[in-house]
Amino acid sequence: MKIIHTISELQSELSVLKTQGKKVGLVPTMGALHEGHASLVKRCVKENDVAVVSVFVNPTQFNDKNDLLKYPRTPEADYKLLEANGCSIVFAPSVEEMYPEPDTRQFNFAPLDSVMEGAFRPGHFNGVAQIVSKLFDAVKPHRAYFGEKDFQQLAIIREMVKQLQFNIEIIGCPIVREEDGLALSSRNARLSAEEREIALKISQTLFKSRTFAADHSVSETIHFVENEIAAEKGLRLEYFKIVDGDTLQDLKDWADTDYAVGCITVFCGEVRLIDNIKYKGI
Ligand SMILES: Nc1ncnc2c1ncn2[C@@H]1O[C@H](COP(=O)(O)OP(=O)(O)OP(=O)(O)O)[C@@H](O)[C@H]1O
Ligand SMILES: CC(C)(CO)[C@@H](O)C(=O)[O-]
Ligand code: BAL
Repeated sequence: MKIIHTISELQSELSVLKTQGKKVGLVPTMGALHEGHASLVKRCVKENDVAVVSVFVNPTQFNDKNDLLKYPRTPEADYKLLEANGCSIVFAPSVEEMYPEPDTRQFNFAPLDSVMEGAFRPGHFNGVAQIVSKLFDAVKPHRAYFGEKDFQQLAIIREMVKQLQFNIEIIGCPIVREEDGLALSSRNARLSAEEREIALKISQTLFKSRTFAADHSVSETIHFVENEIAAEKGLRLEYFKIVDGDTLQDLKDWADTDYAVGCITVFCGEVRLIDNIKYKGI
């Protein structure tokens, strides 16, 4: 496994492999890697000749300075996990390498980016699009892998690929959970033991809501989730929405779509956690 820090070195390495006809897959990450990331890497390794994993905490997608400062960074452990999972190239650039000058590009993904994470983290998806488009330009992969845990991000990346006409297949990968159900997240590392217990209520509520939804309306299901989360003192709900999985717009009636997804963001202490569940569709 090679660890590369500059775009020029990355491109000279990849151009040799591409002229040999090798298919290149990319997994963009912000490091502090866990089994959720590993599932993306494994799939990338299986489906491509060369698996590139980027590890870069992208400052332009953080609207909260504290969140950026406290974002976990574990490069040595990350490299071990990547090597063990068959990654060929780690791309770990500096901020200066990715942003030699400020990126002033403004994307418009409306209406996908005006709801949920887009509404609560202003500028977040613009920053994600800036870095992911730079990574796509640098690597020019045949395929790129993203987790469904960041459900809205996946929809926005697909839209970005259309708008910027990237010839890249975007592959969404299912959420990997702890045995007890908590969605794996780098931010889980910031939870105290007590908060970790409390955080479990998030996924448990989503699972229960799927049973509840079978014989209740969309709005009743939303209230069910809101009440369950409110009942847990250590949690503060930022939002819970049931949306059409393609348009991300609020769903009024289950019959209005074949693809219904519930997306939640909850603060557990100071740590902001996201999760989602599919009520209808694959
Ligand atoms: N539990 C998971 N299951 C599947 N994919 C995941 C999971 N957690 C993260 N990913 C995916 O890994 C990629 C990199 O995510 P990122 O590095 O932000 O990690 P993260 O755990 O989502 O961190 P955080 O949510 O704390 O920012 C994204 O495409 C993300 O959706
Ligand atoms: C896609 C990504 C690596 C861009 O920084 C980030 O948003 C993430 O980890 O999901
Ligand atoms: N996993 C999404 C990256 C972020 O929270 O900024």
